[in-house]
Amino acid sequence: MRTADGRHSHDSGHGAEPHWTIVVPVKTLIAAKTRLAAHAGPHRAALAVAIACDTVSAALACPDVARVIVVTGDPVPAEALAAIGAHVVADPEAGLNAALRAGGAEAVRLAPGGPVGALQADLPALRPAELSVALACAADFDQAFVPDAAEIGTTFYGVRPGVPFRPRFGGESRARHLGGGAKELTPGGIPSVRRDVDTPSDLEDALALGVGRYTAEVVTTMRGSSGWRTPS
Ligand SMILES: Nc1nc2c(ncn2[C@@H]2O[C@H](COP(=O)(O)OP(=O)(O)OP(=O)(O)O)[C@@H](O)[C@H]2O)c(=O)[nH]1
Ligand SMILES: C=C(OP(=O)(O)O)C(=O)O
Repeated sequence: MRTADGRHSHDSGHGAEPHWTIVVPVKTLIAAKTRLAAHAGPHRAALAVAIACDTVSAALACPDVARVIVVTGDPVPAEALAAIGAHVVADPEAGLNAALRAGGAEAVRLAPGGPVGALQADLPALRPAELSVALACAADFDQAFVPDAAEIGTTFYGVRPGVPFRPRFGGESRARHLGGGAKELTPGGIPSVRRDVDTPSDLEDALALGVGRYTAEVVTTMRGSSGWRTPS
């Protein structure tokens, strides 16, 4: 059970209170998921919101997560994500890492003694149990990250309580997180944590893993529209 601000109101079932605060950045829809524009056509914005909803919903269902803070400057995803239990804060509109740092500052205000993680909003196949595995691994290091499926970017970056939160997302962020001293986490069995969706072929891979209900619904609508193409 959760309280109105998205916190668990009882123990996680693992014998301890859930303790991670997860920060999820969500871009303004007009600029979101541009690499899916030709594929999604008029459904691009709905798809971006749906993918973020599945990501946040799975993170909130993870027993190790106490709360999810969404950072966005767009009222549409803000409303949809607040409705499923996220705590939404305003985007300072100074880029992705500035947005994440704003969320990280809110996390420290809400839970000063807890670990903080940044999770990309484009993980529609995310499984709560797989996120648990990544969080358990991350807890062993001051700073840690999970590379994306392509091993170029990053899907998760997290810090232990008291360690400065220094996300270095954007483009080839795997190398930047390594350069910043974060431990790379690649345990087996977490494909859903690594499966970010940027391109039509990423979306097919996520569908093969099994996406959440929000993305599934939009994809069904897309497939019913003319113009749907399965990527080669
Ligand atoms: N709040 C916030 N989130 C951002 C910003 N830039 C990127 N993001 C988020 O960061 C993640 C990675 O973003 P990108 O890959 O740059 O953008 P995208 O919308 O997923 O895809 P493309 O438009 O195809 O690049 C997604 O979760 C975005 O919503 C920003 O300036 N503010
Ligand atoms: C922002 C990133 O990735 P992408 O643009 O692939 O979503 C990243 O991996 O840091």
